[in-house]
Amino acid sequence: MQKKSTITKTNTNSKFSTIRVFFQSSTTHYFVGLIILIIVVYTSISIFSFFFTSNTDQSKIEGLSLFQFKNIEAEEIANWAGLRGAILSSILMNEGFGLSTFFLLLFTVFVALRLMKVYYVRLIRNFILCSLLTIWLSITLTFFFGKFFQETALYIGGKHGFIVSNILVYNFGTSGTLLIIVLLFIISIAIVNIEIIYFLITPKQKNKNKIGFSKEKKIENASHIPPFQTEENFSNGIEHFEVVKPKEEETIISEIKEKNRGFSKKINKDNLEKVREYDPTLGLPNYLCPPINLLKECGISELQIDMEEQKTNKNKILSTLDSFGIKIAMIKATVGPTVTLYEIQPEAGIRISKIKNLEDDIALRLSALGIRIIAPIPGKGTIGIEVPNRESQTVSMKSVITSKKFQETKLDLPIALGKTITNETFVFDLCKMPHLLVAGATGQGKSVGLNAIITSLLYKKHPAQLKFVLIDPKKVEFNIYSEIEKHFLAKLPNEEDPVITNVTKVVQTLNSLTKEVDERYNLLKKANVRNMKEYNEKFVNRQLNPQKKHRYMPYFVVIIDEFGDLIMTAGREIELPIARIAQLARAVGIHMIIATQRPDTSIITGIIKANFPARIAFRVSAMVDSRTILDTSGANHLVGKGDLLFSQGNDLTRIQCAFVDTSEVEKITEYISNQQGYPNAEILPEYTSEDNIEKRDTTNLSNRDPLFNKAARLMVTHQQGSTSLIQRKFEIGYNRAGRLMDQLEDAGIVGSAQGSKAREVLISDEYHLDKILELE
Ligand SMILES: Nc1ncnc2c1ncn2[C@@H]1O[C@H](COP(=O)(O)OP(=O)(O)OP(=O)(O)O)[C@@H](O)[C@H]1O
Repeated sequence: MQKKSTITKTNTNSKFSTIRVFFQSSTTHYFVGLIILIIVVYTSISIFSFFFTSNTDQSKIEGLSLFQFKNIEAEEIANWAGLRGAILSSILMNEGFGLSTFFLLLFTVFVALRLMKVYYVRLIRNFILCSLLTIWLSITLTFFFGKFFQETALYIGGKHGFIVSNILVYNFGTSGTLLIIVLLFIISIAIVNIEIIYFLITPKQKNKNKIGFSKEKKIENASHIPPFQTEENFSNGIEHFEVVKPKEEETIISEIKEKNRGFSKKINKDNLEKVREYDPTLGLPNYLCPPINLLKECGISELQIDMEEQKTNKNKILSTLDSFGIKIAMIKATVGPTVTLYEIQPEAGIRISKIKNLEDDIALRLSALGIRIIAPIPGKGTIGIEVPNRESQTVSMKSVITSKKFQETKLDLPIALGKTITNETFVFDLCKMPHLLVAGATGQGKSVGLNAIITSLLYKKHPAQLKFVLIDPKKVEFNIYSEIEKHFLAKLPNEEDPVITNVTKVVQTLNSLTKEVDERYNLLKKANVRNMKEYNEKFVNRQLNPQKKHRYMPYFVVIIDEFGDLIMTAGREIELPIARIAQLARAVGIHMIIATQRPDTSIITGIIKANFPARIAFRVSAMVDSRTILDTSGANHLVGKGDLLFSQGNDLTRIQCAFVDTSEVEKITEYISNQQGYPNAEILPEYTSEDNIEKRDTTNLSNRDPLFNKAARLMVTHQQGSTSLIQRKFEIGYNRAGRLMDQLEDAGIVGSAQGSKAREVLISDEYHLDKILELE
């Protein structure tokens, strides 16, 4: 019963939302505007013809209303717009406002143009203006010219003009009526331009103000902030203000339901050829990726725009800039889920840095946190001012997962992080990053962000193609994923818990991953390929023999939450393997995501920064933290709740992170864990700390070659890990140079031997080398 009522309720809701969407749609607006415009043209024709035909028609249509029908022969009516046109024009002209009806028609044209989005007109202001002018002209025409039309069927100012003019003349006499007419005229003009009224009242004072203002403008240091009261209506002469509502993105829920959920290739006659290929998903042939209905719809699905808010913000921005002597040629707003981007084009000769310095002043005027100025917007030639919306809208994980962009992506490790300022789904390839640093103050959306990343991958990958290594010193964040151990997680041999929480285990796991990196490189070398993708292709085409230890390589995504805590407790034991994996693992399909809520330089060190070019910054409290994460300010201006900056190289994109809550993640992991899994989690190569102890002995500081520091510097400056280079430079034998090279490898300065090729140098510059040498 309850179910039935819920269904009825949902149906009613969906009906209402369909009706609402219909009325809000711009196509509906366009057609309504077009219909209004056609009616106006028809009415104008009828009124125009009324001047010539009213004498003939008047007697025949006398007393008829617009919808009353009487048998009148069409030929008897002279009006060019027919019988209805004759009645309509008679009502508007004689019964209404006479010739001044054209002002009302003008207003109707404004409404039509605005609906059709052909021209933006301020409706309230123009309504008042047109109404006043209609009344004024109707009285004026009757007052001055009424007597000339007494013998005709035409009331030049309509019945309104006739009555009001007579009342005014009766009460105030001819001179009094004349003065009232002049007053009404001034009021109407004042509405068009308020400055005229200032001019009429205090012309001298106005001029003085003008001089004062231009003097002020000459002062370079424009610390003066002009009065605040008119800025909400400030237009700076810019009449056209475009507010772009980003297009709703296409979603393809129904198609997802139908196809693409299973991974195994269906065999039919056409792809018999492909049967020869090895299908890595055959280990779990019936695995289905989680259905879309496990995710919730949250917030309003269609982006809502508060036009009043947009206009007020625009006027405040213009007024602030104007008060600093910055004139704007164009302003346009693009509304996103959390922030609106106001794009401005300053007039020629204005220095960009001047606008950039006004960030705080604009924030003060708009009384808003999170204002960011992008000067200039790359590739656009405009300046962007991002202003947070009064009400931000949550971006649901469902909306990004169902987006066409994500569903049809061909990326290797696609991640739908959220929506950009133009409401587009932001999808990136973790493979290309190839590692990611996530930082932000506590409570700003980091954990939700990591869950969104994992969810995206779970919706795209088969367990055979992807394994996560989850490291969570806080012990609570990733616990939820333990259930999918036998599908998607990798762990150390003989380990109980698939999510690593203990610092010693973290060190072991990271070292084991470096072993995995080495093993994978050896396999690549044996297969004569350069990267994992080529290797897997060869393997799938059965060009590599599993008996020679070749195997299909899944991607590894290593996610470390609270990386800061680990660095504080284990220091370089953690930093070095991370740096090593980060430098070498790209080609072998191992990608790292490290997250920290402590964005300071002792945690995000030079080594980490050098190896993690892609970064996500959630809100931080200080500019210095933003600089630590992104090398630029900006993250200190975010609004929190998943508002983030994504940086890759020089590109900085503001994104509202998709929201996925714990209950949704639980449903997804439950759905996956209820399916058949592998007998075990993926096992990482064994790593014993004895290996480590042995190594430590060889790297014992006292045993180090006296040339160690010099050799390290040589490797870093040349960025070439070559033994012969050491031999040549220091004029030493091959054995000593080889020993030096081993010591450099143990210290994490160069990578492992790669046959006859030079080793990779893991430290990017001397600054970082000095730091490492100091620590030792
Ligand atoms: N993308 C988002 N959309 C809407 N609200 C969000 C989003 N991300 C986070 N929030 C809100 O912010 C709260 C805190 O988020 P989250 O737990 O991810 O923060 P955190 O940075 O991981 O904090 P901590 O470092 O303490 O774990 C969430 O409970 C949620 O209410």
